[in-house]
Amino acid sequence: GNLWGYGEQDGPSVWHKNYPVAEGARQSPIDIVPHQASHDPSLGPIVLNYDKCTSIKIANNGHSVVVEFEDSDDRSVIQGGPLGNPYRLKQFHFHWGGKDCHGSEHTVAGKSYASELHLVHWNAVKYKTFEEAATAPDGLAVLGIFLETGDNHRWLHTITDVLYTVKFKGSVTDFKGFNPKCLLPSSLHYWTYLGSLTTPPLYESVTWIVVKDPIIVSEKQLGKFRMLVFTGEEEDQRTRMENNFRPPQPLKGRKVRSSN
Ligand SMILES: COc1ccc2c(ccc[n+]2C(=O)c2ccc(S(N)(=O)=O)cc2)c1
Ligand SMILES: [Zn+2]
Repeated sequence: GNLWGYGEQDGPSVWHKNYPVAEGARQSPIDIVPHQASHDPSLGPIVLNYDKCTSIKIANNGHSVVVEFEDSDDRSVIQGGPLGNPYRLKQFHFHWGGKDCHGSEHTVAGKSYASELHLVHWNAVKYKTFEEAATAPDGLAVLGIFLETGDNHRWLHTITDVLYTVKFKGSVTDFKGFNPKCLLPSSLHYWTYLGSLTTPPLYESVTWIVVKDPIIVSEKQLGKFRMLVFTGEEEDQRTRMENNFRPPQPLKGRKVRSSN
């Protein structure tokens, strides 16, 4: 059985039982209130060097759909903004709802988006492995991108077209040559704050960089994420993968900074 999930019995409201840090001082996601964020002119632009990125595979891990990257060198990194050094791209994944009105993890003045894309990077300058970085306060940097429904996204089909191959928990498919730069909005203005993984083990190791502008995807494209299931092929229970998001957590005095 799984340790945690998004259901009544194993969802975010009971995660603290097995993961007490769930009630910690720097948990994510949060509700971002733009007018309470402090504009910090010293915050430079986010710089993404993804041109040499090497995607390897796409997988259903029973919580989301994840695209993993080769991270044995600095071929694809994020730097600048609040980051003191380059962080290596490790994977990206999504969170989404059952209906358009909600599905994102971060909210903006109480507004939820239909989905949220997380590009996960780790500090390979200071730490030897992702697992080690994931437990360090400056170990990870996650770039969050909101998805809003509207017109078709011209590149998202590259992902939605293969989702049927990873319908069940534990399924993996080769997924080479995908550059996630095509999933970013034109403007990378952002909010940034110190937080955590939004799923167990909920480590407080993430510098969050949440991009202000959403990308637009069609309801049809988003609907394809909902054909995934949380359960394995061998299980008789088929639970549709949706609403795999944690609600906003207390700010506990943290400051949110805005790039501009
Ligand atoms: C034992 O150490 C770990 C470390 C990290 C683990 C993990 C299990 C699941 C996901 N992760 C993750 O890497 C992970 C979890 C959540 C996120 S999130 N949604 O971007 O905050 C990103 C990455 C276990
Ligand atoms: Zn995530």
